[in-house]
Amino acid sequence: MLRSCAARLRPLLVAHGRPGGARLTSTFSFEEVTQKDHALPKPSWSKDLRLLFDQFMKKCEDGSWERLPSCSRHSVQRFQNFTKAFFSGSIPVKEEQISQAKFFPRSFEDGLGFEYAMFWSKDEKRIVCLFQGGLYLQGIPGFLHGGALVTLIDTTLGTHAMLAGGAVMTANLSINFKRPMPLCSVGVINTQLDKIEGRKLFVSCNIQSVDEKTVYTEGTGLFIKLEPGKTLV
Ligand SMILES: CCCCCCCC/C=C\CCCCCCCC(=O)SCCNC(=O)CCNC(=O)[C@H](O)C(C)(C)COP(=O)(O)OP(=O)(O)OC[C@H]1O[C@@H](n2cnc3c(N)ncnc32)[C@H](O)[C@@H]1OP(=O)(O)O
Repeated sequence: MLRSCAARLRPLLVAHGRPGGARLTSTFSFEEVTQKDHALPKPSWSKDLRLLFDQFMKKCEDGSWERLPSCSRHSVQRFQNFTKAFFSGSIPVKEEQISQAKFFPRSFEDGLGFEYAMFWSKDEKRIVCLFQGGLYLQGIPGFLHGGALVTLIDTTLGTHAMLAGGAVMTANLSINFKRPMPLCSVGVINTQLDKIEGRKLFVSCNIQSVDEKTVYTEGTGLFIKLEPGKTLV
């Protein structure tokens, strides 16, 4: 049976011995929620994306790399724990609505939005995200919308920051769009953690073409570790 997304993500967070990871699991107490893992090959994936995916799955065989599962929904339990830990007031969305809420990058029909799979290198402490932008992410005719690229960068850098520091939120993103990225093309995002200063995690990345000849976009992000008990609103 497919192991739940949270159950597969949990070892990652705790395995790195990061207090944040432990705090994240203790704060969020990942409940066993069996959901579809979207970071697996689908009919809508191009040959390039599948080839890259297979290459990285091979790298996972000796345990030096790990594929990160990716689901579309948070469980009600995680919603309750997250809001209880970090929000003092009530927030507009109600618990009964949470089961309909979707993680934005996973809210499109297969192949029409963000198709991506992330891999984490334990040794190099970095994420590689393989990405294919679907037809519903169009900006100028035939090319990806800049906001779609920012979403993917925020999610990829945020995942890296979360693996390094537990529950985080984005405080700042800075993006340079170097070349337009064609719709339905495949890009590879490489992240790095530049530094940690107290609760501040500084991460950066770029999005390159598969042949590494084109750098489409470069981005940096500042993520702040959330402090249980220090409410956000
Ligand atoms: C997330 C985990 C949940 C668990 C689920 C796990 C499974 C999930 C699966 C996959 C994860 C994928 C990951 C997705 C990632 C997406 C994340 C987003 O899109 S988040 C939405 C957009 N961001 C906001 O809405 C934040 C709004 N801002 C705030 O709430 C606050 O400003 C916050 C929390 C960021 C900081 O507030 P303060 O009060 O806690 O901290 P202060 O004291 O203000 O700042 C701390 C330090 O940071 C600096 N700082 C803060 N903001 C700065 C900025 N914009 N630029 C520069 N410095 C800044 C300050 O100057 C201070 O620095 P000095 O310690 O004094 O040196």
